[in-house]
Amino acid sequence: MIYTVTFNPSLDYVVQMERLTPGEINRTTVEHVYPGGKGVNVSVVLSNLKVKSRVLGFKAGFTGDNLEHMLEKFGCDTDLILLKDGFTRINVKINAGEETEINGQGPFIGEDDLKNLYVKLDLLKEGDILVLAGSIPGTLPSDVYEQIMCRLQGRGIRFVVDATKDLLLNVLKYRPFLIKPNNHELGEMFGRNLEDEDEIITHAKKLQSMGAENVLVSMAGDGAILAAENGEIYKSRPPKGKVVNSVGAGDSMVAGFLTGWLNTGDYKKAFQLGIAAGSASAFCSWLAGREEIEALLKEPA
Ligand SMILES: Nc1ncnc2c1ncn2[C@@H]1O[C@H](COP(=O)(O)OP(=O)(O)O)[C@@H](O)[C@H]1O
Ligand SMILES: O=P(O)(O)OC[C@H]1O[C@](O)(COP(=O)(O)O)[C@@H](O)[C@@H]1O
Repeated sequence: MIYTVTFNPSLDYVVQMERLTPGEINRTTVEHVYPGGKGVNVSVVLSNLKVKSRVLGFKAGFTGDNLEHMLEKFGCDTDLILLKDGFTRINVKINAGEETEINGQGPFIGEDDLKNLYVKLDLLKEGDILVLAGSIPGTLPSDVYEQIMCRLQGRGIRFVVDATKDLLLNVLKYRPFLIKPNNHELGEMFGRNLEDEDEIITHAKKLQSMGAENVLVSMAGDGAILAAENGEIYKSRPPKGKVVNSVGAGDSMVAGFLTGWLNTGDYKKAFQLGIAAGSASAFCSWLAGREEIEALLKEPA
């Protein structure tokens, strides 16, 4: 079973408008509300690809209820912990030629709430996959991913971590099965700009030597590079298409990779499905469905 953890899920309010002018009233031309948060997105795309997963994390207020209903409608199994106060955040995504995002802070998560999550995580079994994805709300210890992996290590659970900077560097010692930084995040981890493919490969391999089994570096419109656990390097440009909304492209890539790996055990196929899922989501108004992903899989990059 795959479990995704999203500490700070959201409702994503995605709007389109001709242009965004700060300081003025701006009117939308298209608007949608979707479930959001990195682990949540991974679960939605897994569900679209007919892979079962359970969404773990926290919810609060009317937006939390709404998030849960939407996830159920999208075929996701949810087990969200209800917080006493506040509301699940609403993240605003504005597509107006370029993409602008306003992400909220999210509700307060207390020590008891965190303990409740640990009770659920303690039930994971050998062979399960745990996806830890997204930012940690300021009210929680910043090493919470590390704490979770330390607690569950040695139990045959595979970890997937999509986080940035020290959050990611600090978990490498627990040998995550997969990490997915983008090329900018990879550079940030080493305090430099990575100029070309060779530099990206060198630094992806460094993360492997620090403990990561598979390092999938996404590069938005430039595709992705995978430094795989079998020693191979896989590279691909993305398929061609028109970008509509690239929010969740990285999460879709993680879901595609996991689906490909679970279905075939083959890293090349997993990588290809990851790229197809990432790009299919970038070319849709929201996260891509199975048909859109499979259509891109057939296209040469
Ligand atoms: N502009 C784009 N054109 C084509 N594919 C894209 C584009 N943006 C993202 N993708 C696809 O989605 C994947 C993940 O996107 P990226 O933006 O790098 O992730 P993140 O959202 O984590 O930063 C890319 O590797 C690519 O396959
Ligand atoms: O936890 P953060 O960093 O605030 O990000 C949350 C946002 O990221 C998303 O999960 C999308 O992530 P990506 O575009 O990086 O794949 C949104 O659905 C959500 O609003």
